[in-house]
Amino acid sequence: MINPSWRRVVLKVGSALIAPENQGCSELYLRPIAEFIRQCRLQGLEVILVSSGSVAAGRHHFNFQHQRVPIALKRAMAAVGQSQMMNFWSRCFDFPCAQVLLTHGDLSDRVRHINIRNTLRRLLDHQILPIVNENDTIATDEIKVGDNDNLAAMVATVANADALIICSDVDGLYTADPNKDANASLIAEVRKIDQHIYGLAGGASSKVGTGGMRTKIEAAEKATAQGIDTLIIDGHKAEAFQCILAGKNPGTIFYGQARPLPAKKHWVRHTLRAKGEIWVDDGCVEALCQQGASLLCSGIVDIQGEFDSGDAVLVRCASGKRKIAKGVSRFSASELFSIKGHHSSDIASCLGYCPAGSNAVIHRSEMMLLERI
Ligand SMILES: Nc1ncnc2c1ncn2[C@@H]1O[C@H](COP(=O)(O)OP(=O)(O)O)[C@@H](O)[C@H]1O
Ligand SMILES: N[C@@H](CCC(=O)OP(=O)(O)O)C(=O)O
Repeated sequence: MINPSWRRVVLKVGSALIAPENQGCSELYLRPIAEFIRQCRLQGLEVILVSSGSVAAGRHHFNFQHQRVPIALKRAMAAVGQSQMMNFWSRCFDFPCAQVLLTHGDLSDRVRHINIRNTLRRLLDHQILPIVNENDTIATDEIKVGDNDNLAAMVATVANADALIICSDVDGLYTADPNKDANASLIAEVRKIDQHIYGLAGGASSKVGTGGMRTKIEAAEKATAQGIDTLIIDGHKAEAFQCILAGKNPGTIFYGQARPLPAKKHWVRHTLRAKGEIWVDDGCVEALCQQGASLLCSGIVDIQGEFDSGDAVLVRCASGKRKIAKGVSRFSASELFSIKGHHSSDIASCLGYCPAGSNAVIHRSEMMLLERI
């Protein structure tokens, strides 16, 4: 292994490897990937597979020629393709596989999030291979992750993995899309993911891929923030897997951060979606950014959107409109309209009741700063 300290690995396999001809599942690339999984397990690694391909595997059952598939048809394709894909994977192994279908709604609900973690641990404890995909048959825009690169990063985080390996149809991250620019060169190592790195990424070029390189960089950003090394490799090439087993890097490695975010803060920053915004004054911005304070109602000048207590929100500077932080609001939008600008000691008289716990609107432990001033 590239890093001998890896104990648990999430392997993400894209649709182009599952159904390369868009004509149902093919064993062509699945066999070498399955052999890699077997070798990893023999070396004592725990493996979780995140497999795309339900839509691509089911597509040929429907006589539909256009590139853009309506969502209702996609759900039907996923329903038939998912079971065929599971069948294919199961036939590749002499140990049991478990199907785990998730949506973003599951990962962003704290109780379901913990259930997912516990289930994955139980499966791994019993040497069963978890095979995860988005639950495409029921997913709506509101509850879906939308691409399996980000899903795999969330799975790696919830499972406390040491490494995320994304098997794509290119060797790794290039200086430009290698399918469009013949001069593009492979970047072997990335230590910091910034706007320059995002600027290199183009969209998907295959007929079945979702997201292209951008979603892979997003996934790497999520995973590395939790200390998880992230690797992009070409899953078509059996040599790429041999390289990893021999301790070499065949693609691009994004190194996990040495000081990972605490799990709750990581979940707030990288899994929860903001349902609304709280706009605050300059004094509040300084208290949050310079003094490490919790957000109190006295600094709030406006509220945008509808949200409940427990929902994630963005905190924005009312004067400059900059995003300052993301966190979990302990009050709903309508409660905040009644208490904004007031001192915390006025909350009970403004609302007519006393909220449980502290008076902080967003407690420091549930807030992530998005920029420093
Ligand atoms: N900077 C880049 N480096 C490598 N590939 C890139 C880059 N920008 C865009 N791409 C495209 O991203 C594609 C891989 O993403 P995608 O088609 O979504 O595949 P997958 O099924 O593996 O998720 C590549 O085939 C390539 O055309
Ligand atoms: N969940 C979808 C795959 C979504 C996706 O991200 O696909 P890909 O870019 O091929 O990894 C499916 O199984 O068809």
